[in-house]
Amino acid sequence: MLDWLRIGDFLDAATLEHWRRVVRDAEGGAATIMSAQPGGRVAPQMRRSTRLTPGAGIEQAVLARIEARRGDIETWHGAALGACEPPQFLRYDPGDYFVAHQDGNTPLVHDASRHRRVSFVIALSDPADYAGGALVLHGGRDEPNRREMLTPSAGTLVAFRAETTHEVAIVTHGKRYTIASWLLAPGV
Ligand SMILES: O=C(O)CCC(=O)C(=O)O
Ligand SMILES: [Fe+2]
Repeated sequence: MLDWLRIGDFLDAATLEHWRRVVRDAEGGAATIMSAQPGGRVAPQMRRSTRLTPGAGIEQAVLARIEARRGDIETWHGAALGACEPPQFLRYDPGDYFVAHQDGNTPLVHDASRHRRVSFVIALSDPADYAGGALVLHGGRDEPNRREMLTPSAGTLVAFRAETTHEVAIVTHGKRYTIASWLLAPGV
């Protein structure tokens, strides 16, 4: 079953403006995929985007904001959740994408991703700021051809189960900024 949670008022206007300014000015490097190599591996055939390092202050602010909405996310998930991973701040420039993948909770993968239960993405850009770049959720085994193309407005959080196959369509124009993170199983 494919379902997701959309929290449209996740960020108020002032916070959104502040976070947008912070990511716009942040330095970064090529985003990696998880691998046996510490820190992951750059794999442009799977993922092209920039992971920004805007500083610990904004990481803490994101985590605090998540805590404030934890109840909503757990209600949708139908079960308690544990810790939140450090958020990743991402920029997609024209030509950037992330091919279809699962973030975790997939039985055959035994790395740290197995503890992830809920993935979430916070949109910092409005769909009008870029072209392409939809967050595409794929139907599961029961509806393999289903695709949901999400283009959330800035300040919206979208959450989905970590095992949901999803991708970021290629950005063809502008810049797409997001924050991605994961809520883990309780007790991890
Ligand atoms: O930037 C996004 O919309 C999604 C990023 C993503 O799927 C990931 O980091 O695993
Ligand atoms: Fe993902």
